[in-house]
Amino acid sequence: MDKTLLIQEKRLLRIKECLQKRQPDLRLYLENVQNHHNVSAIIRTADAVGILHIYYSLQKNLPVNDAITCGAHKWVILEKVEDQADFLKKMKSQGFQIVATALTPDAIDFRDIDYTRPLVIVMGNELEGISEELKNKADIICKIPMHGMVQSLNVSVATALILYEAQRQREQKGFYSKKRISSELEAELIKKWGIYEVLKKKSRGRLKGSCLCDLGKVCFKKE
Ligand SMILES: C[S@@+](CC[C@H](N)C(=O)[O-])C[C@H]1O[C@@H](n2cnc3c(N)ncnc32)[C@H](O)[C@@H]1O
Repeated sequence: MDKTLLIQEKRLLRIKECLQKRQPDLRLYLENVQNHHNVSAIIRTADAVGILHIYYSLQKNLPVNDAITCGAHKWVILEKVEDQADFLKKMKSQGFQIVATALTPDAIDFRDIDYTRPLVIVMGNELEGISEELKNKADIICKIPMHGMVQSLNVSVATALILYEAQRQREQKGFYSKKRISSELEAELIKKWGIYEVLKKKSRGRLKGSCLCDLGKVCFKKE
């Protein structure tokens, strides 16, 4: 049975505005980041900075805590990496540079990177950090300078510092002022994200009012 999906105009505009600012060529890869607080805080920061693609290598489902993401996980594309070597090769062939974050002696200061290039930023496991495989295959290794007694930062804090430096540089170059995702992806995400909204509002009985937009047709299975 075909049904027309109706969405509040205000929410549809909000989704469109958000998509206008998404940065499809700045991506995040969580290499075995495990802790649900960390994963969730990272996703929330990534959404704030305009990241669209987040990859992860955990073999179980990504541990997402809704109370920490505040729903941000619904507005990004989360993708499991099954084969890391393959993934790195694919990203490189698409023109991305791989930036590993690690406190190795040869690592450069994270503020010296040009974040306006297509990049995949890799964050490592809470205990073991980035794997040797990734360090060897990375185009750049960067570190956040540490001057205290403790060796490293919490992974979600490190992610936030790096992503906000990327955001600063991209803003300076006007990357947030014009749409950077393809029209096809934009249309696909408007529909997908719009459906979340419709379902959420319907389940709370709040989908009424005069400013409703047509999101298109959806096909429901017969009971
Ligand atoms: C708690 S740290 C892991 C520490 C681990 N003992 C190591 O040797 O890397 C978890 C992740 O946060 C990021 N990180 C934390 N502090 C960092 C720093 N100062 N510079 C760059 N990355 C950092 C890296 O991605 C790291 O893999």
